Amino acid sequence: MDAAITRIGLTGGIGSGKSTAAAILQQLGATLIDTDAIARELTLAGGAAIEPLRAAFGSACIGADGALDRAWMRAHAFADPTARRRLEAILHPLIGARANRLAALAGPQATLLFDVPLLVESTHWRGRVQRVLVIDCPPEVQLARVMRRPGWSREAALAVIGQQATRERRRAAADAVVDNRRDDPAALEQGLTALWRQWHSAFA
Ligand SMILES: CC(C)(COP(=O)(O)OP(=O)(O)OC[C@H]1O[C@@H](n2cnc3c(N)ncnc32)[C@H](O)[C@@H]1O)[C@@H](O)C(=O)NCCC(=O)NCCS
Ligand SMILES: Nc1ncnc2c1ncn2[C@@H]1O[C@H](COP(=O)(O)OP(=O)(O)OP(=O)(O)O)[C@@H](O)[C@H]1O
Repeated sequence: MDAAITRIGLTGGIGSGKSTAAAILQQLGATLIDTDAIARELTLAGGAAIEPLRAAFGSACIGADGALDRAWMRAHAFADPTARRRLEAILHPLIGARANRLAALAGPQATLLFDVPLLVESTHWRGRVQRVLVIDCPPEVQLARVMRRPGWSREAALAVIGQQATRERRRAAADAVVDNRRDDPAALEQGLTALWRQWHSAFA
C-alpha cells in the first residue's frame, strides 16, 4: 500500500508563484515550512547567521540595524557565484536544521509543505519529501513578475534566473507540474485543489 503523503516539496523559479501557491495549499490544510522565511529570520539582527556572515563577507554586509543588508547581499551573491556559494554554505545548514525542527513541532498528523526555491539544485531536499510539486511558468512571465517588485531591474531578475536550475530541469524533477503562467489566482487554485485531492485520495 502507498504511504500517506505527508511531506511535499514545493518549488519553482523566482517569481513563478510559489508563495501564492503555498497560501492556497495552506487553505487546503497544508502546514507550510517556508525556507525563504527561515532565511530571513536567521538574518535578522541577532539571528544565528549574522556573525558567520560578518566573518565571511565583512561588516559591509550588515546594515545599521544589525540585520543582513539584503540589497548588498543580492548585488554580490547574484553577480558572483563564489559569493553565492559562500552565502549558501552558511545559510543552508541552518535553514535545514530549522526546517527539521519546525517539521517535528508540527506533529504526525500534519501534511508538511516545504517551500524550497532551490529544491532541484539541492543534494538534500529530494530525499526529505515524498512528492515534488513544481509551479511552472515561462521565464518571460517570471521576469515580468519580479520586475514589478520595487528595486528589481530586468538585469537583476535575469541574474537570479541565470543562477537557478532551468525550467526543463525543474520540470524533469517534478512529480506534478502546475501551470501558473496566467495571472489568474482562480486557475491556480483550481489546479492545486485537484492535485491536493488526488494526492490525498490515493490513501484515503
Ligand atoms: C540573497 C538574498 C539576501 C536576497 O534577499 P531578497 O530579500 O532580495 O530575496 P528573497 O530572500 O526574498 O529571495 C527571493 C528569491 O530569490 C531566489 N534566491 C534566493 N536565494 C537564492 C540562491 N542562493 N540561488 C538562487 N536563487 C536564490 C529564490 O527564487 C527566492 O525565492 C537572499 O535571497 C538569501 O539570503 N539567499 C540565500 C539563502 C537561500 O539560498 N535561500 C533559498 C532558500 S533554500
Ligand atoms: N496565479 C496568479 N495570479 C495573479 N498573480 C499571481 C499569480 N501567481 C503569482 N502572482 C503574482 O506574481 C508575483 C510573484 O508571485 P510569488 O511571490 O507567489 O512568487 P514566488 O515564486 O514565491 O517568488 P520568489 O521566488 O521571489 O519568492 C506576486 O506579486 C504574485 O501576487
